Amino acid sequence: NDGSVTASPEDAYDSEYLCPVSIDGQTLALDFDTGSADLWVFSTSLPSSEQKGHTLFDPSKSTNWKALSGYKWNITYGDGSGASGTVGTDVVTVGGTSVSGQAVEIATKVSSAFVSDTANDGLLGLAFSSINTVTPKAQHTFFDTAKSSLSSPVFTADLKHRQLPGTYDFGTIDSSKYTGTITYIDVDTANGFWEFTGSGYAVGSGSFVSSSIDAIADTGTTLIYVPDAVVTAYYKQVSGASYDSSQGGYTFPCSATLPNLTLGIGSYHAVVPGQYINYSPASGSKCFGGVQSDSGIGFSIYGDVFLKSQFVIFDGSSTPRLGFAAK
Ligand SMILES: CCCC[C@H](NC(=O)[C@H](Cc1ccccc1)NC(=O)N1CCOCC1)C(=O)N[C@@H](CC1CCCCC1)C(O)(O)C(F)(F)C(=O)NC
Repeated sequence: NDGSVTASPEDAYDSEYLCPVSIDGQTLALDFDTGSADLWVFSTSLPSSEQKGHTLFDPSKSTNWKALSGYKWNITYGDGSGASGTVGTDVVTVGGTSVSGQAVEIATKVSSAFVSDTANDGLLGLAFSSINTVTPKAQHTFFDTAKSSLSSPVFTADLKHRQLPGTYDFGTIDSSKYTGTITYIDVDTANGFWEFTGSGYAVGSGSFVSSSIDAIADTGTTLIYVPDAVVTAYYKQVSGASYDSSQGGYTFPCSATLPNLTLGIGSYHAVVPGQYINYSPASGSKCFGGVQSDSGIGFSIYGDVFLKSQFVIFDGSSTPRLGFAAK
């Protein structure tokens, strides 16, 4: 029951990656998110003003739909967006991986950011089921439901830079997708995230600075959010870079040459190419950085700007771990 699905960038800046998911034959474009554990979809139960532009799941058209009466969900994300609604189960298919009895959370309310993000029809959470928000009983993620039917209890992310489709694979590690060896690191699941301790950083050709960085591998976050020491060291090497409070982060002249950022994973040095760190135009001739401060978050987030430079294995075996390889 292994599967593979394309992950297509939603816009020119790879702000998020969307994947086709079929729920009893109804196909929606969902954001696969290793930072949360709810599978929720835009639905016909939303007010019509909030439905516009989205593909909607209609449970009344599904023969395998089973409502879970009295079950509810309500989620708020780090960027302040959120959604809530009711719950049922159905057959969910991702590439070749099909599961029955998967909890599907129907949105009856979504925040304005979701309404305006018309390419996004919902999220497929791939964090640990311990942080699923359904009450009175938390539900399993798609990966947890599928795990026992996969050749091995893993999924991999091979996201691409700028306008190229990548893939998520379930059940197999495709050795044609990476070079060299895979470095594995243990994961702490206490907070429900794919959380690990990074071993340090280097900017450009500078020397490697050993430091423990508590970070999560998060496909649902666009940028890299790291401690101020890293951010300061990085932008010190970018002429004209400065923190712009009106933009809410570091910006620099779009013509600037950006150094690579190396992030340590155990003994492995993961290199993020400098050009990946020019996220998007900000205002005038300034561009917005793909590396920003993690202050206020509580941990660092190695989001898409980092993940798309690597081949990443999310190993859900009894001792969960993360694997990284160059590609
Ligand atoms: C700084 C703290 C993290 C912020 C992070 N959001 C993001 O990274 C959003 C994602 C997005 C892209 C396109 C359109 C709309 C939203 N991007 C974002 O804030 N920016 C602003 C900075 O420039 C880059 C784009 C987040 O909340 N990620 C969620 C999942 C997203 C929620 C909003 C919709 C898209 C998915 C998460 O699940 O990964 C989480 F772990 F952060 C979380 O909140 N878990 C509970």
